[in-house]
Amino acid sequence: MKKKLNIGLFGFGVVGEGLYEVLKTSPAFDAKITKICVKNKKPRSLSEDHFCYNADDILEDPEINTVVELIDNADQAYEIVKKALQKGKNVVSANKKMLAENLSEMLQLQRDNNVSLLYEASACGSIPVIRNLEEYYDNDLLLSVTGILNGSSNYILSKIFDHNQSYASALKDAQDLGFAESNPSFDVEGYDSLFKLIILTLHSFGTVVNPNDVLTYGISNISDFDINYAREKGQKIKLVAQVERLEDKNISLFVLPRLLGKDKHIYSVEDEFNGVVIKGLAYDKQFMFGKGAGAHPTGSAVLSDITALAHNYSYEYKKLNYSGGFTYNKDKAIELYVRYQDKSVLDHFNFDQINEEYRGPENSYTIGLIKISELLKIQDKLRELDIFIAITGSTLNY
Ligand SMILES: NC(=O)C1=CN([C@@H]2O[C@H](COP(=O)(O)OP(=O)(O)OC[C@H]3O[C@@H](n4cnc5c(N)ncnc54)[C@H](OP(=O)(O)O)[C@@H]3O)[C@@H](O)[C@H]2O)C=CC1
Ligand SMILES: N[C@@H](CC=O)C(=O)O
Repeated sequence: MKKKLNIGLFGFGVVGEGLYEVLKTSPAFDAKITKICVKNKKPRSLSEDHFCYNADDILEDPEINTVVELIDNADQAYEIVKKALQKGKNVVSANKKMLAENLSEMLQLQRDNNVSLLYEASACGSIPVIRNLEEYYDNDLLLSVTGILNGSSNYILSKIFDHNQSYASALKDAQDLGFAESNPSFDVEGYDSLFKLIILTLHSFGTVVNPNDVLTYGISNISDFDINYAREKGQKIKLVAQVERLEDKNISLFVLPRLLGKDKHIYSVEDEFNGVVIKGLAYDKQFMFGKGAGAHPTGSAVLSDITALAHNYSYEYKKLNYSGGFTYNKDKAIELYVRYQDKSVLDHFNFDQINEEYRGPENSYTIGLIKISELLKIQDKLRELDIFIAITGSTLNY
């Protein structure tokens, strides 16, 4: 039976206001936003009497049975979501950082309080990837989930590759358009993709992986040399996140820039769009594509979760609960491009095998096979060094 929802909304920024506008175009939506909690008093598109500034005005209100959390602070979001669940309220959240860093506890809170936490908007904006992984790909056939999960970095790479725009001005545009996180280093250094990958991994393979344990490298060090290298090979560079099934119920994960050609579906994913390729036995490849950021696309995913709550939907976490989950393994060897100026940086890389080397007057590169575990040992160093790294794809199943 459909449940009557009385909603308390946290946040009225890009996504919160986007949700409000999307709701106006959904006359069939049968729920009420009773209160909106924000941080600061300032002029807004709605009158002041819609807003409150104390979280407890919503959390302690027994009439409010649903909390929609759309704020930009992960620590405060954690407190809000935790208390809402403990108070017996169902919750919708878009906060991938908060979710990825607290997944185990969020699962437990749902069980202990017999409530539901939905978060489709937290991964890939408008693309319904979580619910599909949970409901359709609920069997053993799944082999890998590979995607462009961050709209801002993809927007920047598109503007650099296709419009010769500078990195700095493309980043500024992504911020002005509301795609970027309040701290845009989350986008460009790969952390936003990482948090989304952690969430997708739970729904793909039933494994809760600690984000600190995953190889993550972003696009902030990309140079004209790297762009020209890709262009000369008829390739592009995209920031790609992947979880892949290995032998013996193991999985491997990474977030890395990737050199890829036209034969890959995600080659043509541009601007703030996201694209996810799901590879499996029996069906080979399937491709989901859509807007991964922005007010209305993200608001539409939040609306879908709210509607699902009205129909008493909750994630069953089928892979975790019924098939035991997979073990995270860091030993996969990948083929990596490393561009550098000072040859001594190569001393940090414990390559299993060198496949190609180029020495130029200013920039040089080495391509070779290296284990993810070796790169994890130098993860912090990778971000400090004057280098750019990208996976070539030759060792990947997609
Ligand atoms: N932007 C996007 O395209 C997407 C964003 N997300 C996620 O959605 C969430 C919101 O992002 P976005 O809308 O872009 O962020 P914004 O910065 O645009 O808005 C944040 C909102 O949160 C409010 N806020 C901050 N702290 C508190 C608090 N403690 N209590 C109540 N309200 C608070 C702010 O209040 P005030 O208005 O007073 O400053 C503001 O209204 C983030 O988790 C983000 O990662 C997910 C998918 C896409
Ligand atoms: N900053 C994020 C917003 C959506 O999750 C992105 O650019 O993808």
